[in-house]
Amino acid sequence: MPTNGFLPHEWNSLNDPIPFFDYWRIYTPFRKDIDSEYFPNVNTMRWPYGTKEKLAMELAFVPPGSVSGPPPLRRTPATGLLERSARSLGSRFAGLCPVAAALAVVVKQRDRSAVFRHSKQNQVFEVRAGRIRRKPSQENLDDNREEWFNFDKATVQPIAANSAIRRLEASEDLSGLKEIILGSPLNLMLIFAPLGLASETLGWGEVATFLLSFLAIVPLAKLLGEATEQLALSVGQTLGGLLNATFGNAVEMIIAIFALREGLTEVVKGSLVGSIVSNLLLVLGMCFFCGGLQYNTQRFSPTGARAQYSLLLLAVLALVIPTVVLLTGARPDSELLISRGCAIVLAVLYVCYLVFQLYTHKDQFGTEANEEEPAEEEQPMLSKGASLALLLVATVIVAPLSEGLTGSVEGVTKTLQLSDAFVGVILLPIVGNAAEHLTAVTVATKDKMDLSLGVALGSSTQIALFVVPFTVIAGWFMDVPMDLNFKSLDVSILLLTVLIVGSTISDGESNWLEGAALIGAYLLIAVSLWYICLRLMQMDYVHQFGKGVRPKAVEEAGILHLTRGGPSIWKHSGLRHLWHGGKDTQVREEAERGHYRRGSGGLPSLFPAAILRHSRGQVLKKKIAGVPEEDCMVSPDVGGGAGVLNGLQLVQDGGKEEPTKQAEDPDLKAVTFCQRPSEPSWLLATHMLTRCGRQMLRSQKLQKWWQAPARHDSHSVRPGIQAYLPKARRPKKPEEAQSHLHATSGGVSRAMAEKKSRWGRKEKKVEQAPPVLQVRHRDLELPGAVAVLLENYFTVEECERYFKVLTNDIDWRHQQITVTSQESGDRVTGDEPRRTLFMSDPGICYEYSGRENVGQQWHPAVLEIKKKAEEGLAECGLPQVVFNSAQMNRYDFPRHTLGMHADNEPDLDRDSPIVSVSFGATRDFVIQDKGDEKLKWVISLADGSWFVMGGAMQQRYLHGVPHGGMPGIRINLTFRVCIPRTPAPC
Ligand SMILES: O=C(O)CCC(=O)C(=O)O
Ligand SMILES: [Fe+2]
Repeated sequence: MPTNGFLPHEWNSLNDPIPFFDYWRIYTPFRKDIDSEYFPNVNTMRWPYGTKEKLAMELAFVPPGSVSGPPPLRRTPATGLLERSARSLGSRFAGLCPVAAALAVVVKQRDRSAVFRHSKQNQVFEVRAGRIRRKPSQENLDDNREEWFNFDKATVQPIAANSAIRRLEASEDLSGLKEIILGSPLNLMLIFAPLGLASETLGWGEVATFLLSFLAIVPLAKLLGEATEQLALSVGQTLGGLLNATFGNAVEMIIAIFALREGLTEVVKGSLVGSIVSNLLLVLGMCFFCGGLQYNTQRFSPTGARAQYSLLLLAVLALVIPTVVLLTGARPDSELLISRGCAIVLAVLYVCYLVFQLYTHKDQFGTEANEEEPAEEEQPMLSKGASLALLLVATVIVAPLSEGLTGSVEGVTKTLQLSDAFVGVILLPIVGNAAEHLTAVTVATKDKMDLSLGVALGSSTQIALFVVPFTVIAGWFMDVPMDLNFKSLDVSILLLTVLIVGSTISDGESNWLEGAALIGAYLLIAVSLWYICLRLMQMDYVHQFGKGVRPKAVEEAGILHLTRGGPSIWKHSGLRHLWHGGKDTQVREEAERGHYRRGSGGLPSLFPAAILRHSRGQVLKKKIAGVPEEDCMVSPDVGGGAGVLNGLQLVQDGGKEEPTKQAEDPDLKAVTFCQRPSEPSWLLATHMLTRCGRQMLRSQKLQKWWQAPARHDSHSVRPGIQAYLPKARRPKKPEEAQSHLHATSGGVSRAMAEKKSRWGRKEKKVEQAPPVLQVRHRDLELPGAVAVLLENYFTVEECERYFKVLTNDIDWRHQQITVTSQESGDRVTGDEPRRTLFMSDPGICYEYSGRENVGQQWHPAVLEIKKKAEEGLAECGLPQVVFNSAQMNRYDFPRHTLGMHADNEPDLDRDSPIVSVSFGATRDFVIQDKGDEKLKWVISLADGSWFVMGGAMQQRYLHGVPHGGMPGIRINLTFRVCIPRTPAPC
């Protein structure tokens, strides 16, 4: 028998007037299950009321036979009207007490709650619609007095909505708010909200902004959820349910909006899939498991669960369709159209689901399966106004934090070397779902399975049916190509997940084993996908941070690999190259340059065919020139660079399109990106791994594409690539192609043809034409000097050949130099920080840095290179020169440098230019004005580049190769004209 906190005699003592309580009275037909022995005058308890309220009191009800109730009701025209209206409303109380019923109807939507103090007992009581309790004080929290008495809420009515009552409500709101905020230690994290906002405003860095916003959104998400719930409780079930369903995902939606604005569609998709799968398998599994440890078998409403389950299946179907359509080779714009169509259907279905849940079948949702125990209606802790205010305040804080969070994703992925997939699929769902996760498991351990299921399953359904179409439609409005192409692996996982969950919930019962099975399914997916990813990594991964290069893997894969973070080396292998997504212009220039690109940071997932734009841009596939759209993919977050690659337009940070500069780089064909193996926990890696699977599929597609014959142009130097150049820029004849473009031997293409595919299938041998790189002229326009750069001057084949010879066949020397110390002014002797060699015609000497260099005999390959270097002058319209010597430098590591200097030694002919050619790793080449050391130019000398320094270059400028850049060997030859010494050679 419940004691319910206080004893009946206490009720009687309440007959004394209490000022605060003047505005209320309560008629208490107590719950039948309360032993009437303890409540001898259960039907007659009356709470005191003031004079002002007497009239209202009289209008109220007193059940027949009451002992000490107010005088019987006098019929007046007014009460007659009330009675009639109550009757017409069909209130079940109308017969018993028409006025009360009518009043009940009138005040139904009012917040009927108050806190009052019993002055004599010095006790605080709380009344909330239908229930009363002695409010537990801080000291006696453990005395079980917080239990509520339930009584028919229709009989508890505020008599007058006067200011006093409102005051009471306000104090109630305050205490409710206090309870909400202090009730959970999670809310301590609210401290991060101002910090997160400050970080964004004051520019503490992207990582700080991300982390602080992340930490702040977790409790705010919970507060948003609670505010919505409170509002739902105050506005009635139907509207409340709708509100709850809609705003329950407020954080996800806000984040999605900002992520879409950033163009991070992959992040959005990732977080959607991540939310659904983790809700269905992990959260539900944990609910079943933890609940199952406390109760042998737990029950829930199977109808509601099954309805949600079928809808989930349906939603997954909608996610499958665009993927399948794309696989069938449909036009990619249809992908977007189909996605939008499906989104509308899903949204309509969601409305049906709401009608079903909140209207036609509401009894099958949210009721306890245990019929013996009457359903307890939850009471609001906050009034409608306060809930709305909380909702508003939380949203107003969440919005800028979400903006900060998504805005810093790019920087974070770069700095912390996380994948955007990890951020999208793991971190963001954690932010959005943390509170729900906790709630679902907690209520499951209290055997409230319907609620638990409602949270876990319901929120997946809501995401699939509401948030998914919401993001697509929002993307539509924002002109962001958010589609439903979730890719095969994702949708298979979703489908299987829904099937597994379906089989566990269909009987309306759960136990710990089912929970374990769901968690197991989650782990199974994680483990399997982890394996796939590892395999991909073994095959694809070119460069692990600081661990070097795997060009062979590149060849095998036939795909360019991108990695993130830190300098990387990209051995071109004549195949494809790297797009660097950095923010500085230098990088952008680099992207437009030859077949080497420096890789560092910000590189997102994979890009079949080409990389197309930067995240912030609104530029979509349609903006890409000359490339069939099905071969293009919009990169979620190529850093801030821009340019044109492979005839594709890249878009600069901020969404500005690059001008129509067309820098074909047909060598850039396909890129993939795989996460580094050290990526965090296996548990959450599931989602990340789906990405790897996705990549695998794309890679397969790319492979086919790579080997496909040319579509449009039989003269293509490289079938299947050249074809993607816009028609106007495609060479018409092979000869013409030769004059501008340098064919290479296509080492990797051959390798591709000869090898089995990386998927083990035997591929047809296709003889392929070598890759083509267009030579690009770039005049640095240095005042007084001639400084022209020809990128891709040497063909890929030449680069490979010469690089090999120069690396292996040259007798490189570690030599000493003597220079004047900048600090002491003394002459100091030390090792040159690189290996060098001087070659020349017979009898040529060249002294620099205190060392006499006697020219070694020309190597035939160096002679060949010299010839081509000389021809380069003509290509630049410069006078012909025959070089008689070459200073050769070999840089084995980024730490191998060449200090700032001018080649102005007496042995050199001042009037002849110096031509510098580079092979291997790209390094920066710094030029500095001698008169103003702040005036600097930095160019990247990539593999196969040719650079001339003439005019007053050596007189007015210094140059050098600083520390850093790509790891890997770089060889540089500077061809010069030395004045033969007379009378005697050295
Ligand atoms: O390695 C380079 O690019 C520069 C070489 C150079 O300036 C020199 O040898 O004098
Ligand atoms: Fe030099």
